[in-house]
Amino acid sequence: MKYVEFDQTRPMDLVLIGRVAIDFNPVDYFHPLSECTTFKKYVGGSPANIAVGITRHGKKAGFIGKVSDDQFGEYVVDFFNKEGIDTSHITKCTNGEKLGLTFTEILSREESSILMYRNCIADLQLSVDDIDEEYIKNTKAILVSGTALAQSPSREAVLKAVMLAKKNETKIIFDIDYREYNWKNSDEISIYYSLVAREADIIMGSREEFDLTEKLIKPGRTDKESAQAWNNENAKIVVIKHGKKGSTAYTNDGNDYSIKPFPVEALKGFGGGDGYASGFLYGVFEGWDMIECLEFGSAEAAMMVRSHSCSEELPNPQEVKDFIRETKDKYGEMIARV
Ligand SMILES: Nc1ncnc2c1ncn2[C@@H]1O[C@H](COP(=O)(O)OP(=O)(O)OP(=O)(O)O)[C@@H](O)[C@H]1O
Ligand SMILES: O=C(O)C[C@@H](O)[C@H](O)C(=O)CO
Repeated sequence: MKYVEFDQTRPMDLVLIGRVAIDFNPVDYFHPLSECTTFKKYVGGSPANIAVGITRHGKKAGFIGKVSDDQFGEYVVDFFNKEGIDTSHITKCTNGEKLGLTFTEILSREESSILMYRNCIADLQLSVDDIDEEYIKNTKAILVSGTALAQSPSREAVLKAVMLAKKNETKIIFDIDYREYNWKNSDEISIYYSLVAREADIIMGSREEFDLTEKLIKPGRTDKESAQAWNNENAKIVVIKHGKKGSTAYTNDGNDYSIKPFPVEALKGFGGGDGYASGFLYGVFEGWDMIECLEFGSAEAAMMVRSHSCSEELPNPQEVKDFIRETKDKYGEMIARV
């Protein structure tokens, strides 16, 4: 069953727009950040991680973004190139802006946090001149990370991409991806999130992220009410995530499908969302039934919360299938399905 009809003649599957940054994850984890002395460097930033994930699933991805004109900028572009992600639309900042640095804190298996260095930030320098209509015309879908809407000029760049996607019948995936430290006030969040959500074919976010989106429209909606409202706009699929409690996909035929997290011994609390998006969207591109897409997303999310990185350990489809098989053999066939 196909929920989204992609134009199969287009060479690119997914173009992601937003931040690529660098994660420094503690090697001596289970200590407060102030006590950690050793960190491992990875490419990070939610849309960058999803670009890696989707490429490892054999899909052709490209990235529209801004990086710093320095060794770290080169590092992320080299990493993308090695992964097979098209970097032709990643440009360097010209005024000394720097890539975001993310120091993560893994206090325990249950408690993690993220400390971002994002002053004079490269990714939000993306401008309307970086958005090329031909590039958007040649991809089946774009994925907009909500963080890219936080400030100008990136905000206008994203809105231009969304307008051109509409014009060229390129599908729009909106990953709300709320990162508090980028925003000045909650009205702006609701204004810009809802603008993109209205146009999107697929919306993915947590309950909190939908609440932020709907603040100026109708606060206090239930999941079902939110899904119905966005399904009545353009969304074919609305995914609402509840962290460790699981997630539900609402399709525009009025059905809903729920999945529980796969049981794993988590190492950290972040990174699951990007694994989830990679696995879930792979299933959607393949035209799978919704419950299969959710199962793949949930499995990949579980694999990522037990991993040290949010990018380097993203699995390929066979590894996800093996993980699902092994987990079902251990816990029973219906382990994750509600
Ligand atoms: N402890 C866990 N064990 C197994 N799966 C988990 C666990 N925590 C989260 N997940 C999975 O990861 C998915 C995404 O988690 P969450 O809702 O926290 O997303 P997010 O905030 O987008 O994540 P991220 O930090 O990557 O941005 C969940 O829906 C669930 O399937
Ligand atoms: O960029 C972030 O918001 C956090 C990163 O540490 C991480 O790569 C991530 O994006 C998890 O979703």
